[in-house]
Amino acid sequence: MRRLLLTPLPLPGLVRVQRQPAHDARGSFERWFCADELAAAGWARPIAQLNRSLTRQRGSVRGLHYQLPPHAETKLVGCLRGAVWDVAVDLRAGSPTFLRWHAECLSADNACALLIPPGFAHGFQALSDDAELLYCHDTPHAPGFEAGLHPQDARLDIAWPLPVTGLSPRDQGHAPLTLDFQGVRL
Ligand SMILES: Cc1cn([C@H]2C[C@H](O)[C@@H](COP(=O)(O)OP(=O)(O)O[C@H]3O[C@H](C)C(=O)[C@H](O)[C@H]3O)O2)c(=O)[nH]c1=O
Repeated sequence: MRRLLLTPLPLPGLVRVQRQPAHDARGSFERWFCADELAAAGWARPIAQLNRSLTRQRGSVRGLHYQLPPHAETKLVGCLRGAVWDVAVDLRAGSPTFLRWHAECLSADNACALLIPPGFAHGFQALSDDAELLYCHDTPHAPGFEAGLHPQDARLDIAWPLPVTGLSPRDQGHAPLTLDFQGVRL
């Protein structure tokens, strides 16, 4: 029985994954990840890494991050506690939606996750205090291949719902996108 409802989003390859919890008198049970079901959304490799982040303050932004080839990754991001406004930016060279962004609200209550393909930058803003995310990655962390964009980059013009706060020094320090930025060649 399929327990994940997949909805393609306006940026090709970006997919909303709606978990279908089973409820009973004890509470609920939901499938977080399923290789067979997510293969239809382009997940093709075993999970390489699971990460959890906790963001204490509502309004804090983490990102926008991505890994460069050959360590470009697919990630599945879902919310364990609270709520976030989750953003993916298409950085794929030659993509018809190059530099366009799409956001989804992910919360513990809405059981919604975002499947983000290689070549996308990812970031989020906490919409609640103590927002916890669980990430499934198909590629290990490759520190030497990490790249990032400033969440308030003028070329992206992301409409963050709250005033942006809590940026890490690394995220504050991302250089603005130049006009000759060609994107990520996968
Ligand atoms: C991503 C990552 C980080 N780390 C270490 C590196 C640092 O010592 C520490 C915190 O890393 P960072 O400040 O990059 O964490 P975030 O700013 O939350 O970044 C993450 O959040 C944005 C929104 C993402 O989409 C990425 O998954 C990830 O980059 O964890 C690891 O050990 N493994 C990892 O896979």
